[in-house]
Amino acid sequence: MLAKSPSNSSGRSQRPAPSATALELGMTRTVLLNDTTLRDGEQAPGVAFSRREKIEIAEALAAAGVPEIEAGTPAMGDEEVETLRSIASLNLPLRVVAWCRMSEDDLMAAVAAGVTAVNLSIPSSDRQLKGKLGRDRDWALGTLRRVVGLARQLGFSVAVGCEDASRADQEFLCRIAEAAREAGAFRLRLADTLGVLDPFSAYALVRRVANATDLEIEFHAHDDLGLATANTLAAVSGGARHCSVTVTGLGERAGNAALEEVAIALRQTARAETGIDPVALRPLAELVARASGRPLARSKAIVGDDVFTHESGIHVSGLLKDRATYEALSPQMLGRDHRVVLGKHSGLAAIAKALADEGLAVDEARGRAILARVREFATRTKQSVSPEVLRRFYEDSFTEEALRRRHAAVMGA
Ligand SMILES: CC(=O)SCCNC(=O)CCNC(=O)[C@H](O)C(C)(C)COP(=O)(O)OP(=O)(O)OC[C@H]1O[C@@H](n2cnc3c(N)ncnc32)[C@H](O)[C@@H]1OP(=O)(O)O
Ligand SMILES: O=C(O)CCC(=O)C(=O)O
Repeated sequence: MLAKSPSNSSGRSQRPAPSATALELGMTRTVLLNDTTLRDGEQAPGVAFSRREKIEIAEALAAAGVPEIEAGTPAMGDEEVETLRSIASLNLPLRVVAWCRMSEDDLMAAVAAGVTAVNLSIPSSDRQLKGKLGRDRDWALGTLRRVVGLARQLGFSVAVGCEDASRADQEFLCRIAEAAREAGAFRLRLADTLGVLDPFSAYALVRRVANATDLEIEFHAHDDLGLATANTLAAVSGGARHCSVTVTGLGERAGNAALEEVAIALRQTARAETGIDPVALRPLAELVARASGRPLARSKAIVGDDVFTHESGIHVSGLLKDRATYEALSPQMLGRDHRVVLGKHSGLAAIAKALADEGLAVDEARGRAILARVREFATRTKQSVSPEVLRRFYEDSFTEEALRRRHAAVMGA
């Protein structure tokens, strides 16, 4: 393992390797989100934002309190460079980063894009170095020193991205960190490019590298195993101070860690603050859903239509007595409200409450008769029961009862 350097490029003095992270000590700290919806998000198959859409998303991210965005890939050509330039010229209260391969050509395209910060990406696993570039570790370190050095001379703030870090030799990652720090980078990104980590291995990877360098660590997750958010939280516990995220998790293949999930989960469970305005999250998700042509799933955590909607009778009965029985996340904090719907899983308490909301009262027998109709309707139509339909069931219940009584009288006569 490499010894820690006496100071980093910003002149911070050496700190001893921590035996426990701040989170493990129960301290609240700030974690900075780097939103890459406009770069990795747009790499989702079939997604292509127009310049106007990119600008709108950048503005909405700034308004939500996101401190940094990775806004595009200058190497893609003139249109992308112009779009980056437009975003940079808005002077939004966030850092605009351009994503580049670790190459002089990509760097020059970033100069044309008018940004002040770049993420320079280098494959860090032997598999990728050899398999896609036909190169080795010495080439990677030499190229990194040269290109990061040039970027610093050009006045860029430089983050170094370790592509495929999750499959890389961790000793080599520490050497990359050291080379990046010496060349003047301010941050090292550990990318789980193929989404192969789980929270335990994500924690161990970040912890290992964070303990070997004074560079700030960013974690970039992919959701191939459905673990992107969990891995990001684990990475924060392991010492990552920056999280790479996208709105709704939009991104290459199965996507990335969702900004809204990471921001709220950090706040709810990991005692870290991101400065993101929770109320802005749903409008942001709706904006990205429209621009990407990918409608929001109703059950999408934090921002989906149904995440504060309750149907099950046992839950509704509990909620009516004490909200905290079935509500841990405050809908109000997110500018939302909770909702009860009637369906196949409703119970009597929900029926009585829904009728009371309509100014109607029933005894238990009538309530149960209405509940039977609610269940039959929900099963047949696969829809919740609206107040109008409920009122009809209520009115029918009198007619049905009268018919039943007459039938019973006739049969008894
Ligand atoms: C894990 C990630 O998300 S990485 C980011 C992925 N993002 C993108 O691919 C952005 C969209 N891409 C593009 O528009 C195009 O691929 C471009 C403009 C970047 C490159 O286009 P082309 O020049 O036509 O190259 P092409 O796409 O065929 O191949 C990619 C090239 O990048 C090279 N490359 C890949 N990673 C790196 C790296 N970190 N450093 C240097 N070169 C790299 C590949 O080896 C390949 O070059 P080769 O053909 O000489 O082997
Ligand atoms: O900046 C990097 O190297 C990360 C690139 C990326 O999107 C990934 O590896 O998944």
